[in-house]
Formats: sequence, structure tokens, C-alpha cells
Amino acid sequence: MAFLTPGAIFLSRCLVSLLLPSAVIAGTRFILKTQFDIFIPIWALVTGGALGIPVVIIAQLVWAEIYQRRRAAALGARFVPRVVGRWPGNIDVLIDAIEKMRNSYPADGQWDLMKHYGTTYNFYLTWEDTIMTYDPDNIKTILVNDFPNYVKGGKFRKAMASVLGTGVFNSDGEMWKFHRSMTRPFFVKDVTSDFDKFDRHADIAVEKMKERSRAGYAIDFQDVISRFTLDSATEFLFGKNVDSLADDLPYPHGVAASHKMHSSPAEQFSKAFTHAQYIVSERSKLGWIWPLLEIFEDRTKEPMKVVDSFLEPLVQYAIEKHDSDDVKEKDEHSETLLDHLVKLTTDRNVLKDELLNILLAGRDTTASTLTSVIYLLAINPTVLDRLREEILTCVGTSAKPTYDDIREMKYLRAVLNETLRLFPPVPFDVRQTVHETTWPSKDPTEKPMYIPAGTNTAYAVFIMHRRTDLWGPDALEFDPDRFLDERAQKYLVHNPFIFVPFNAGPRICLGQQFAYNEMSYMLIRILQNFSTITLDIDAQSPETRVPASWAKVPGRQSIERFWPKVHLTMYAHGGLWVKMNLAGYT
Ligand code: HEM
Repeated sequence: MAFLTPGAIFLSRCLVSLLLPSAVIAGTRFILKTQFDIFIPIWALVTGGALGIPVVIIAQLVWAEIYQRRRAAALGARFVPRVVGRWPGNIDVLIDAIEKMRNSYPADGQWDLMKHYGTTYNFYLTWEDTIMTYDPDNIKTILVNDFPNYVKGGKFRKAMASVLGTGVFNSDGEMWKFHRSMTRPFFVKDVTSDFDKFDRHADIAVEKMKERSRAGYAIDFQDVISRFTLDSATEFLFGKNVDSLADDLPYPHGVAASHKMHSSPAEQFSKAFTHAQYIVSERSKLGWIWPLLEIFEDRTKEPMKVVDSFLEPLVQYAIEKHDSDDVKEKDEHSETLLDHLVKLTTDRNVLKDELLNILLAGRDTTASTLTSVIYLLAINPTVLDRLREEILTCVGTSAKPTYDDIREMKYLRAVLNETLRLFPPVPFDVRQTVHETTWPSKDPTEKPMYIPAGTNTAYAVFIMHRRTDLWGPDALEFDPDRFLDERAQKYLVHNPFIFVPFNAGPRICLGQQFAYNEMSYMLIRILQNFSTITLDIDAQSPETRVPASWAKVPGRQSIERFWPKVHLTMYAHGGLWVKMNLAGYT
């Protein structure tokens, strides 16, 4: 059914239940006429059929409600507090959420809901249970304690399938085990701490930034770093660098028009992949109604054509390489992920899905963290100075950092962790329950909360990481020392699930160690070469600058000077434009 749009498939499935009332009435009409000679006019039939549709829908909703109330009572539980919107099915809440996703700060509006309903509530969007939690105990239940009961699930899988296929991020059960076991052996220490894999790309990226700085221009740091992570990831994972750093860097708003730029395949891939991620994350927010917005087209089709045409030669290259002799003789150390995968399968679709999933995992997340860290250092120059001091003391002004250097650098790790706390690259995530269950209430005098089978349980580490009751009164401030001083003991050691940027449990991030190594390495190289970083808001295109209205909003939003947005991962809307001064000795 690949030729049908998601909306057409959805409608054809709905058709049976929608036509049921008309079919029953038509059947009754026929029997009445043939058996009893009673005639029902056609207008009555049509009206009955039309009225029957809402009756069937309402009957289904009422039945679901009665069933859930009975089950909750049987388990001695209560319903999770439901958000009460103004419109039926909380349509207004949904529209507001989509509007905020497009035009506001992440989680805008959700702090108010938390104040009102507590740290776990039910959005109940379009009459569907959608539980949201910011509670570390519930997150631990989802990810670790009751892991088998929380799967990615059919709803998520359908929404993501046209982009992520059946890759590791979008599969469950045996398929997930297959992907994970296929990928896992590759992430051994020897491979993840082999800095040669990204050293050359780091040098090129730093050189590009230096050139632009010498010319007096601001740099879109997000752009450079995304190219760095793309080139490193493609080399590390596929053994074929796509050389996105070879292309010219973009120029700031205002001077961009006077510089002719061409769009390289790597850049087209990046844009298309970002766009496709944006679409599927909107689908996931819209819940079961998302196919209705894609009746005439699959909105991911066009961007995925670009993505596929970028991946296809990489897959082809891997398969051809596999057939040649030299790869068979390779030792494990010099093997790429793709070399490793083609030993297990040459199914093009499996390979493509896996590559795209790992590319998303390995490229966008580290680029996101490095972008956020540079932003935070730019607005916290004392942290920047202290970090540089540690780097220059441990590694020196030009030496390449080693694995041991990075292990020794406690402040560097604290800076990265503090960045991952405030701006986790995967800020929101979701699982679907297999069986009904209950979650304990925070107030021990209250009954536990009932969670029906097949329910989406979303969790927002973005909000949990900023909760003052979990992290202390200064939770919204950027202060890496909280990972080093008594606050670490007081808050984190006692309650480790308040910090889960890499998730936890059987589906914990496979690339965590690789990510810390790559990010540390790159940050060291940058700060060896540059001594100051300042934001250059004027270099940013006007529609992507932080709106003036944010200044009045409580919380971090009022002090933010870049615009964090989220599709599947977090990114800086319009880029992160900075000016960087070269260190005196360079
Ligand atoms: C700062 C960097 C990173 C962060 C914050 C991060 C975070 C995460 C998170 C939250 C998940 C769980 C997603 C889910 O199950 O819904 C995940 C899974 C995963 N990550 Fe990472 N990640 C990072 C870097 C990387 C890198 C560099 C790689 C590989 C090169 C990688 C490979 C994976 C893989 C393969 C999974 C899937 C695990 C599974 O479902 O079994 N990650 N990551």
C-alpha cells in the first residue's frame, strides 16, 4: 500500500466502523420491506446513517470510560488527573501545544499544567489518554523497573515509520533485539576512544572557524558543528566521509546576499532530514488524528527522497566493500559499523534504516549538545575561563587530547553534564503500555494512579532536569559546580534518576561513551584555539531571534538569548551565531 497516503489508509480503515450504522439501517430497511412490507423513505435512512456515526463514536468512548473506571476500582486506583480544556476532546489544548511547539520555548505551558495537576497528568487529547510525567520514580518504572511493559508501540512506530523505518529507535521485541545486538559489539572501548576517527575533521572545522574569525565574520556554530558531526559520524560509522566541511560556511544575515553559495548534497541531506524529523515529531504530538492531515500526501515523502538518495550510495559502497577481499581481512579495530553490519545482513532496507537511525543518534545529539555548550559558555564567560584553564593545564595550548586527559578533566565533564541537564538533546520521549498498570501517588494518602493498556506514557527529561524541588532553588541556572560540590551528593547521588539525558535501563544510549569522548575532544580543540566567545544576535536572521515578549515570561525563558526548538532532538532555531576571538598564541 506504499502508493496510498497515510490519510487514505486511515480513512479506509475508519470506513468500516463509520459505515456500520448505515449498513445496519439499510439491512433493517430491507428486512422491513421484504418481510413486513413496511417502507422507510431514503431520507430517513440517510439521516439515520449520519446520526449513527456520532452515536457509535460516543458509545465507544462511554464504554471505554466505564471499562477503565471499573478496572481502576478493581485495582484500588484512581484516574490520572485529566487536563480540562475548553473544547471537546481538549482540541484547544492540542492546538495550543502545536502552536507552542512551532513558535515558542520548549515545554512552554507545561510548567503551568504541572503546577495545576501535579508532576503526572493526562493530556487526554482528542479523547485519547496521553499521560505526561516529570517524575523520576515513574521514569525509572518506564525505563528500568517495568521495562517489558513499556514499548515504543504501534502508535509511535506508525508515526515514525516513513522516516525511521524499523531501525533501532523504532522497533520493539525481537526486531529491536536484533538491531541492538547487531550494533552493540561495535561500541567497545577501543573503537569509541579511538580519536583518530574524528581528529582530522576537528582540525578542518577549527581551521574553517579561524578563517571566518580572521575575516571578521560571525560563525553559525550549529552549522559548523553539524558538519563536523556528520563527517565524523559518516567516517566512523560507514568508513566514508561525506566531506560536508569542504563546502563554504554560511555568511551572517545582512552579508549573506552578497556571497554566492551552492547547496551541497550533504547540506541538502541535512535540511531534508531535519524537515522529515520535524514532520514526524508533529505527527507524534497530534496523536491518532495525524493521518487526517496527510490525506493527499505523505508529508515525509519529498524530504525522504533526498535522504534516501544520500544514503543509497553509502549502502551500495558498503555492500561492494563487503564483497571485496580487503574488508574480510580487517581486524575489529579498524572495522566500521557498516562493515560490521554487512557481515550480518545485506538487506538494503535493514541497512538503510539502521544507518539512518544511528546517524540520527550519533550526529544530531552531539551537535545539539556542542551547540548548547557554546551558547552557555558565551553567556557565562567565567565558566569559559575556568574551563580553558583546565584545558590548558591538562593538555596545553596545542597538543591533541588523549583518552586519559579527558578522563582527568573533571570540570569539563561537569560542564557537559550541566549542558545536558539544561538542554538535553532528547528532551521528550514516549513509551506505550502493553498491559494496564498503576503508578504510586506522591501523596501516600492518595490511591495509586491507573494507567490503561495501550496508553502513551510520555516523559519529559527537559522539565524534570529543571525542577527546583529535585535540583535545588538554583535549578534554572547554569552552574557546572553542582556536579562537583555538595549539591551532587545532596540531590543527584540520592536520586540518580533525576538526570537521565541518555535514558537508562535496557534501552540506554549505546553511544554514551563515544558521545562524551567526541564532545570533549572537540570542545578542547576549540578552546585551545579560541579564547572568547560572544553571541552575535545581529548575524541571525530576524525571524529566528528571541521574541521580545520572552523577557516577561518567568523561568529561564526570560534570560534565553538563543531559540531552542525540538523535533526529535533539540536544535537552535536559525543557528547559533557567535564571534570567537583567536587565542593570542595561535
Ligand atoms: C550527547 C549525545 C547523546 C545523547 C544525549 C543521547 C541520548 C540518547 C537517548 C535519550 C536515547 C534513547 C532514545 C529512546 O529510546 O527513545 C538514545 C538511544 C540510542 N543512542 Fe544515543 N545519545 C547521544 C549520542 C549517541 C551517539 C554518539 C551514538 C552513536 C554513535 C548513539 C547511539 C544510540 C543508539 C544506537 C540508541 C538506541 C538504543 C536502543 O533503543 O536500544 N547515541 N540516545
